[in-house]
Amino acid sequence: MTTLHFWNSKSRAKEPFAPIREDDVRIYLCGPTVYDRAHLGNARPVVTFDLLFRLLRHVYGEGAVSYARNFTDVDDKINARAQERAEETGESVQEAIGAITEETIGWYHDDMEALGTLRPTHEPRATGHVGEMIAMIEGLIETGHAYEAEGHVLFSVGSYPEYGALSGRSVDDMIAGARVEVAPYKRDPMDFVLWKPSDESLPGWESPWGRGRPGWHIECSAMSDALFGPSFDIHGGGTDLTFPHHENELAQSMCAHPEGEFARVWLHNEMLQVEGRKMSKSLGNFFTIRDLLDKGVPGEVIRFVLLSTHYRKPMDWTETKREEAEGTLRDWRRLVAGAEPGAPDAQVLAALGDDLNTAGAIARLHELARAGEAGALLGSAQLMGLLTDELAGWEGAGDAGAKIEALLEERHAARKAKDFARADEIRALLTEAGVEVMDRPDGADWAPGPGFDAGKLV
Ligand SMILES: Nc1ncnc2c1ncn2[C@@H]1O[C@H](COP(=O)(O)OP(=O)(O)OP(=O)(O)O)[C@@H](O)[C@H]1O
Ligand SMILES: [Zn+2]
Repeated sequence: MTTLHFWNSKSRAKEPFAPIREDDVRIYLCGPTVYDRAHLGNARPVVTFDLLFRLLRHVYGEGAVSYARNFTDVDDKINARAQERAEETGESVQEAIGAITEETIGWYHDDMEALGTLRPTHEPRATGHVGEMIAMIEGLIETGHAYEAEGHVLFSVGSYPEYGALSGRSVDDMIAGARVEVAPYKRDPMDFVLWKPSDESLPGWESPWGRGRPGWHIECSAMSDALFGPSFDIHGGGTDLTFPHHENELAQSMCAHPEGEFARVWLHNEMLQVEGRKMSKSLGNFFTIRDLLDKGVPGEVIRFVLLSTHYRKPMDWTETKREEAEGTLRDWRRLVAGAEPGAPDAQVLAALGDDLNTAGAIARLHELARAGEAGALLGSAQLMGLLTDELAGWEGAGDAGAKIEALLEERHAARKAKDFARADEIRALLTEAGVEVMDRPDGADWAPGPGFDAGKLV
């Protein structure tokens, strides 16, 4: 069996991986807050976890791995967006929330599928688990880890001495480094909200503390508990979530279930950057996955670029990386055409098992390609979600474009030379292949029409 090692951000060491149960390996990734298109940075944890999911399925068996990735569909950012939309459309805020979250979840699925990621086993929505959140909060109050104040319920950070261990910060650092919200109802500025009151215009659920809604952190604690119980194998997200989100999840879950371990391994991906800063919605320095796809960058190329850098290193997106990835994938797809996927190569597996060393795995794929080992290349690349049938089809498009351009030039030259028979022949060939030709005085433009079939151009 392939041995696996992962860098555990909790112990700050690379550790051998041994699941709690080999027949039920459980991994949880914090998913998106659904009010906007996902940007390229948001794709990084998804692609990283998709690779982890595929690797674990390969090692432990397809049915032995459960992957949960939530949708945060109750959040103040969603409410703010819905209030704007409701003013424009005349819908109620509730209706606007429903429309925004449904639409965004649909976009998210489409975009992540375009990157060749598998659907997780579970995609819990926060609004589907509010009962469990309320129950967990009630338990925390009973055991003295939380308190009610002015319709809010707060987690008492002082009640959990290990607080800060995950992110490796002292409480003083945390107060200095984070935007800790000071509020009159907090006993300690570090205490964070588990539950907050909702007025009639906002989404709310009846609770022992009045009508209200959950804070963000309790959502993941309650959802992972509902699906996986108090101990599971791997918890992931970007490094930007380590503090406070994951620190808070850990504190709540450990206090609610002192008998459990919550997540044994914490896996954090580094940031996709733009000019040295995290790409983020709040900073406004982002482009969406959809922007890239619409510009004609194939999903497989985006996936390849993301996998080319190890997940624990910062990276940026560059045009050079895109070009190189496209060239490589084009060459590889040509090489593997008609080949049957072989067993994944041992060195590729060893690299992936070494804390998801994707850069090393890709270097080995290049060696296999140079050696002409089509079956091993195909089987190994497919383990990484590359060269799959689902992501195929784009690589002919560039070739077809060049071919069409060449035919149109030949037709232009034939017309100038008054060889109308050849010009008509070319025109007929293009029509047969579903290419729409728009003549211009100095040549012609073209576009793929309905029934376009590049295969008919030969
Ligand atoms: N630039 C980035 N690089 C890698 N991962 C990122 C990046 N930005 C966000 N993520 C990850 O994407 C997931 C969803 O994050 P989130 O919805 O908070 O996005 P965001 O752009 O950071 O939003 P905001 O700026 O509004 O907080 C999280 O796992 C987060 O760690
Ligand atoms: Zn979370």
